[in-house]
Amino acid sequence: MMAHRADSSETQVQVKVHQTRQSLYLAQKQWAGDLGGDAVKVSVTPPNPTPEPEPQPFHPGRSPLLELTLGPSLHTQHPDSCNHPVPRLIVTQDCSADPCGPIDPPRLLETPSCLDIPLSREAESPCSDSGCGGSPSPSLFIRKLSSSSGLSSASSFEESEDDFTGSDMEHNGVHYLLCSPEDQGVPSKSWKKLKNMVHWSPFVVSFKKQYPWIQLAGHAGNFKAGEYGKILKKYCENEQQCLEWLNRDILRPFVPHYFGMVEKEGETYNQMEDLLSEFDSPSIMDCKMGSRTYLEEELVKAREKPKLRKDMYEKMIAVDPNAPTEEEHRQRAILKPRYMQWRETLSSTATMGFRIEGIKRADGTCNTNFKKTRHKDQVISALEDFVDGNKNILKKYLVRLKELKTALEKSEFFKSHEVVGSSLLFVHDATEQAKVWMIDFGKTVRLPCSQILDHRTPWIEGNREDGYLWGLDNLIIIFTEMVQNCAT
Ligand SMILES: Nc1ncnc2c1ncn2[C@@H]1O[C@H](COP(=O)(O)OP(=O)(O)OP(=O)(O)O)[C@@H](O)[C@H]1O
Ligand SMILES: O=P(O)(O)O[C@@H]1[C@H](O)[C@H](O)[C@@H](OP(=O)(O)O)[C@H](OP(=O)(O)O)[C@H]1O
Repeated sequence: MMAHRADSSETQVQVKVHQTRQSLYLAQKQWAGDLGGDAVKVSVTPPNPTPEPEPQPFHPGRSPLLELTLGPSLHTQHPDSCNHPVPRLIVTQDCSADPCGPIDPPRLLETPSCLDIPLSREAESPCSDSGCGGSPSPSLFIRKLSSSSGLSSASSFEESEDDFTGSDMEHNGVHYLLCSPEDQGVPSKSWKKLKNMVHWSPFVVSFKKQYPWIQLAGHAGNFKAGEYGKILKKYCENEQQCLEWLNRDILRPFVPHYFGMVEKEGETYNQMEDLLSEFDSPSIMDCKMGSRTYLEEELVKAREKPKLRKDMYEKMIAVDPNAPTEEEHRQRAILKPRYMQWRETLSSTATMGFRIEGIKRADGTCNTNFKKTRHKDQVISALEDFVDGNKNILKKYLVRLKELKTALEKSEFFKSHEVVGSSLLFVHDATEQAKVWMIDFGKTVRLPCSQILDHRTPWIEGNREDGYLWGLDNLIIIFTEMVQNCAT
């Protein structure tokens, strides 16, 4: 199944977690930072040789390469650009009708000039680069929990600069199986910390129900355990405002309950409901919603102060060494919007308005290797694997998605916000309980008073449309088809 395939250029990490009392205790010890033991069992198996299906070939006749110029300032020298001119923003987009991909025509930027439309700026600043949900602080690089950077599952509370500087690349293509010491016949006294690979959740022993918490995607180091049934996410004012409003909106049943700000160890957090707490050994999927994953204001910033990202260049060539332009190869760096747009067109974001970021199954296997999961059949294959062919679960997800759509279409919050980079979190378990919630509002931005979005209109810069409902429509179509075609 797709969810088990390892792309030759990306990492798949398979983690099997045995939730024993001992491991819970040790996890807590690790969280406390005092675990220095040396008994760990890691079985390394060869990478699965089956490659993920390639996206449909680019059709030169019908699908021109869209070349988008960010604006004149991009061609000037900039201190961050290592004295090289900053490249134009180039979007490689297959605009042809895709036989098994888009359900509607691709909805990307349509004209090269659209990036020159002037923008109105918002007072609120979202939590991206400069904020809590974005780029790492200068002193400690915190990377994403993405397949290209080596770690695919588990909460990650202890990241170091090593994570970012490439030491994790040694894990590429290798499956790691981490079992409890008991299972491996080694003393259960201590587990060695597998730095950069597996990070345990900070279980609190006094919890009535002990369960592992999984961070499937997103920025490593953003979460901590809260009180029972609650998690702490690094404070972001923008996200706080969204959660407060959403908790009063018709969307309340579809978002984590918000419990205000919390100070812990000198750091401020937003405390929210842990959506996993009511499930037993849940299967989890994170789907990033929308046809665009960067804010319009990020484009403005990229024009005003272009910043070349070496880390994004590295992530790009790890997936496709031929993706960068000659200029980008020379610079060994790219602009963030360029990287984000490349990610969108490589995955189903551009063609379907959502993409799978990660899947963790009840058996503990975890896959975040979906960067090239673009076509409808690839998505369906991943979803089938996620629900393990269970029709009841599919039906419950479908009902929930339809309810969400109805609520979104009525929501005052939704109308008045550009919702970018937000995910749907799918969670089910063996009892066939299955739910979906909206999470991650770090890049959800309030519109100027008079402006509203329909979330379906194709984006052109300036209209701020995010394609969220278009993506949800497509998800509903896919789940409907899957229910119809599911035998059991
Ligand atoms: N309320 C929640 N309950 C349970 N799990 C959650 C919750 N919020 C987030 N998660 C887990 O953490 C992961 C990352 O969440 P989120 O997208 O909010 O983080 P982020 O660091 O802001 O992500 P990004 O880098 O995409 O902005 C999710 O994929 C999910 O596994
Ligand atoms: O999934 P990948 O390929 O690892 O790429 C990351 C992903 O697109 C995130 O959504 C983005 O964070 P934001 O959504 O917060 O912008 C992050 O930017 P960052 O490195 O600037 O945080 C990217 O690196």
